[in-house]
Amino acid sequence: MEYKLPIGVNIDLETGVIPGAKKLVRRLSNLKGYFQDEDAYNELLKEDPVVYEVYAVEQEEKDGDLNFATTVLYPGKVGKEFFFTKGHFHAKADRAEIYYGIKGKGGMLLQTPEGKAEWIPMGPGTVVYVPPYWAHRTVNTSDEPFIFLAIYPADAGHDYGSIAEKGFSKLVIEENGEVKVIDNPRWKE
Ligand SMILES: O=P(O)(O)OC[C@H]1O[C@H](O)[C@H](O)[C@@H](O)[C@@H]1O
Ligand SMILES: [Fe+2]
Repeated sequence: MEYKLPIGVNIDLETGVIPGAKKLVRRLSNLKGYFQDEDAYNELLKEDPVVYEVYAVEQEEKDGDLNFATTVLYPGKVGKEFFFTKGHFHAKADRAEIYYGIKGKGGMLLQTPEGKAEWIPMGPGTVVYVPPYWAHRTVNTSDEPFIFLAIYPADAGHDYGSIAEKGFSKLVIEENGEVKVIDNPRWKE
């Protein structure tokens, strides 16, 4: 039997960087169709800001193994809507996940396949358990980078399809200087 070697790395708690990890950058142009306010989207697209970066340490997609990744979700809004990650179901839908807040403030939107949504505020030290079958998206509700760690089964995979098409049934917006979680007017079951 060939054994894999253990890994020990230090996450930079200020920047979210995991040394040696694979880096993924998502700009606004990678999130076409995701935000409600298309005019605001097109306006901001001229700058095409980085919305988030992911530093992932991933294994082969085999059952029993684990991946981990940090995400640096930058502050910003498209219209009233705060910057967020795309959000996904797992390709193997029954795979769960754990998130751990490192720096900054935000939260997680979770949703069942039927569209029942939950909002969990997150800050440094918050642990979120994402149960099997729930889609999940993180949102930065502050004006600083929101940094967190995620640990997930190596065979979970990402299923972006239905969220890319229909979004979440709730939106996280700023109104009168307050963070509000409202019904998505465009949501159809
Ligand atoms: O894949 P997204 O929905 O864009 O979210 C961005 C990333 O967030 C976390 O780091 C998860 O562990 C990753 O699996 C995910 O890829
Ligand atoms: Fe996930």
